[in-house]
Amino acid sequence: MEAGKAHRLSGEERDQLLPNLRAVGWNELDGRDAICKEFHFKDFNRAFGFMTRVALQAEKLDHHPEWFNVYNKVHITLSTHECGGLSERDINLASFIEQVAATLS
Ligand SMILES: C[C@H](O)[C@H](O)[C@H]1CNC2=NC(N)=NC(=O)C2=N1
Repeated sequence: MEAGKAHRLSGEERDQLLPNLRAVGWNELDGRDAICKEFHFKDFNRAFGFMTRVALQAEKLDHHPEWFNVYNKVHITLSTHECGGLSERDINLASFIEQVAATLS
């Protein structure tokens, strides 16, 4: 995890960082400063393998996803409780999640 406290992304930082994530299917929530995406896998094994890899990295970063799994689908929401909204930690975790998904879907 980066040193120091998380800060909510500024407008400028959002303009710079969010388009890449939007392009691969992440969306901003209505009424809450957070991003979300639903991942689809071939079966439960792959979905749970994905979750395991993300969970280990989340623990390492001390930054955890809110997520919901049914069979082969995993719905993920990312936000930073510490600052009450989106921070760079969410962008970094989303990028990691994309890398893992690319190897499993
Ligand atoms: C005490 C602990 O470091 C904090 O509660 C961490 C844990 N995981 C976290 N995860 C997320 N998504 N946001 C946080 O602010 C956060 N804070």
